[in-house]
Amino acid sequence: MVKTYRHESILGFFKGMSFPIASIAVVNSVLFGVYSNALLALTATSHHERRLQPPSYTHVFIAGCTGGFLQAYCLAPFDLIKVRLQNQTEPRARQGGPPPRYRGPVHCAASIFQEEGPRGLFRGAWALTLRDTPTLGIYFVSYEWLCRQATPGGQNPSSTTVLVAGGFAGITSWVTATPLDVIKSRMQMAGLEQREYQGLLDCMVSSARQEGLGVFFRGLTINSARAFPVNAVTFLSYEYLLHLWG
Ligand SMILES: CN(C)C(=N)NCCC[C@H](N)C(=O)O
Repeated sequence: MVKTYRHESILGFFKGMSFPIASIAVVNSVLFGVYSNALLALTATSHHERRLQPPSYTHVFIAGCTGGFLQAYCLAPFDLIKVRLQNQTEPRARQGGPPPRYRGPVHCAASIFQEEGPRGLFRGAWALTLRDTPTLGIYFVSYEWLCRQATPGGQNPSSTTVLVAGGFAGITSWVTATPLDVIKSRMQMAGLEQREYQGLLDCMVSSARQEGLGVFFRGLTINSARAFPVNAVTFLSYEYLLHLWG
């Protein structure tokens, strides 16, 4: 944090923010929409009936994995642009200095498209899919499990329960997702750094050889600290909207 602040001022912390904001509504709609509908198809019970007839954890896991798989493809281009902008560490255009590589998200998307082709926008998508498919299954199972532990049978979880369960579900999923998150980000940066990996496994092996196994947990603390409030609010909004419109 200190280094980022010194090098890039307070603006450094907001790098690559506009794209995640634009994408989050779409990505979360796909995730929660697919999850709810997959659960409906698997259990044939509506959201309201689910408190009396709770779905099995296997069904919750399958529905979560399906949502994770499909959301990964919507997320891939937005995530790539975020990673590229966040890794661009030159301070903002200094007088006389070289201009930054990417001038903003639109310029970043256009440059990737021109230099790396349309498939370039999906660089790392495979690693992202591998990261999100099982970890979103774990995400929804953790949430359901925590809600059920804290709620008497047949009742709806309180707002506090939803907030706490959502927060811990976010942390659990990020703990399991961090190793693949590290690999995904490295593969996304590879096109820019003119460094090619032979594939996911090659990236894993060469990262571990050069930096040790600790590399797979880089960013875990900050991911977890971020995950609690983000996912507490996400689940509270989800439950509230289902209650309102369901
Ligand atoms: C890759 N992983 C762990 C997840 N996508 N986990 C679910 C949390 C999603 C939420 N939008 C977030 O960014 O925390």
